Amino acid sequence: MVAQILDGKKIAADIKQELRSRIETLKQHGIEPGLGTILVGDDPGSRAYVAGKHRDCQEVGITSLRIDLPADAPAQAVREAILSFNADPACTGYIVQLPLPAGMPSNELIELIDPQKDADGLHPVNLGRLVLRVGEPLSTSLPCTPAGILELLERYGLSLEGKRVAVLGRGVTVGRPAGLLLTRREINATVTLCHTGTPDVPQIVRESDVVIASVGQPHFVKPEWIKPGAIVLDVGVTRVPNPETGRFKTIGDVDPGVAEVAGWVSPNPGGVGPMTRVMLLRNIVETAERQYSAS
Ligand SMILES: Nc1nc2c(c(=O)[nH]1)N[C@@H](CN(C=O)c1ccc(C(=O)N[C@@H](CCC(=O)O)C(=O)O)cc1)CN2
Repeated sequence: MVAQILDGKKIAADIKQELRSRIETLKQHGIEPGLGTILVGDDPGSRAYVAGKHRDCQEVGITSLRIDLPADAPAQAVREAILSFNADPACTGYIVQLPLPAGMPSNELIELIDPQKDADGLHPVNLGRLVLRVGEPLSTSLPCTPAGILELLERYGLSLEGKRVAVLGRGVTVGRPAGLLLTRREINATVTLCHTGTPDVPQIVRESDVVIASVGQPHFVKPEWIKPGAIVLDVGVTRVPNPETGRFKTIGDVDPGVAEVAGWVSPNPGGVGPMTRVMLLRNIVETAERQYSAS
């Protein structure tokens, strides 16, 4: 079997096209959606992701605002950046790029974000609603990567109803919120959230219809772990220098041999990454639409 491709790049382009008309409608009503980003430090991956977010905004007609701080900035400078976006009406939603440099009080800083402007859905109020409103509609931003995975599967007509899902990795942007989102009543998956303390991950993967790999270890998921026909989403990224080009190349969490066994795979790059980016745009449009309907 050779797996079919979940083409995140193509689906993200379709969604961008749909968002353009919603953005146009907002502008006709005098609402300018605006994304803010706060980047602390020089991590090349984070810099590239933030640059991509601003390019995406430009492509679809969203204003973007950016605060970049040096790696040695004190936590107080980050607090002030957050408070300035909370107060700025031009910023309808924003993100603090993660991870923050070691030693930063990340959780305390995320809690300072105005929950209504939390474009990542990571503020405790928004994560709390995801926990509490398991069977009710949600009108808050959803974390971009898990939301992107769901959207990608939906657009390929793949339902998670009754499916066993192994989520590998308990990070705050992917693994933990993926468990919350996929077990919502409207999705109805059964999720096993695996982490460094989980015994026999290969066996859990063998029993799973869907695998979401977000561990950040190159080619961690092996072909012999995969149930034939399973859906495999490769989220993790390791950046390694490419001596031939002098640039970085990215290696995903999923061994290329998995495509010989799985039914569907998301490439990396070109799968979940572009979906993460486009879900941020959707969150910004939706926060602006909510602000418009409340006005
Ligand atoms: N505040 C947040 N920080 C981080 C998040 C997040 O959702 N919110 N997620 C990740 C990084 N991330 C977005 O910020 C992200 C990761 C990957 C991509 C992407 O498009 N990747 C490309 C490949 C790019 C490359 O080659 O380097 C792809 O998969 O095709 C976009 C965004 C951690 N931090």
